[in-house]
Amino acid sequence: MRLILKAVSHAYDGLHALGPVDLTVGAGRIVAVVGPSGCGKSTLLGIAGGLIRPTSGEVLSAGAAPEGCLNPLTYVFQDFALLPWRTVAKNVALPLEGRGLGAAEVRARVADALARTGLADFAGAVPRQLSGGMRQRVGIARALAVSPAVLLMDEPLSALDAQTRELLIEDLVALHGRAPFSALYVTHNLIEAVRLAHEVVVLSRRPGRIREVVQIDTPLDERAADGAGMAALADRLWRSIRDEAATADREVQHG
Ligand SMILES: Nc1ncnc2c1ncn2[C@@H]1O[C@H](COP(=O)(O)OP(=O)(O)OP(=O)(O)O)[C@@H](O)[C@H]1O
Repeated sequence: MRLILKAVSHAYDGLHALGPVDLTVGAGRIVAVVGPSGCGKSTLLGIAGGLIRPTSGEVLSAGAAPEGCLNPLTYVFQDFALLPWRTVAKNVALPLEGRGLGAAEVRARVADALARTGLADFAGAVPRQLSGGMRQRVGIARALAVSPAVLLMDEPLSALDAQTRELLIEDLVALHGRAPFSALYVTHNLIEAVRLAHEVVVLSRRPGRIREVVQIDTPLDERAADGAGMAALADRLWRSIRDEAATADREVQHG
């Protein structure tokens, strides 16, 4: 399934926050959205997922969702959003509840999501027993359990330290290698964007409009070995948004 944003714009009480933006997330593609603080990245993600109704423009989907898809557009949150009293397996099962699925199907979906994210041995643990990286793996497993068409990822690694972030990047690359997923991936971290995205969309400062789209053809699993190439690409992206970021920063500080 493709997710298509057509000329979406958004204003909050007269504050023009975003757009117009045209953007497509193709099947199996990871599209990163980067840009200065306050340029409308989270607004864009909220519009993509139907949480925010755009002031103008529309969100469309084309093509069939994956087999067994229960929720085509599924969020992965920055703060993991786990229920602390539930085990890992029960957190992953949460979005499967109330859908009329049989117990065997719930078990199978949970087992599959845990296996894909390397969590099978932690099914009975509760979140406080896990590191931050493991908790976000649970967040990702919970999203995968519904067989989404497109993952909507809002700074999913930003609460993690640099080492853990690197491990999770490698996890996501491996996950994508085994079974390609589609994602719209909002991040401040340009290294994360160039390691994970097939396409990086650079937004201008508010109101966020597309300034540049950078296609990255290097296969995801070859990027870790090309540290210098990836750093150069991240640097190029940073130069593209630097002046906008500086201006946006002054605007954020001075209201
Ligand atoms: N609910 C809201 N009501 C009013 N203004 C809002 C609301 N949500 C966001 N804004 C404003 O809209 C603009 C875009 O916000 P948004 O959170 O989408 O940007 P962002 O690029 O995700 O920001 P950041 O990089 O800081 O996470 C900002 O100026 C923000 O203050």
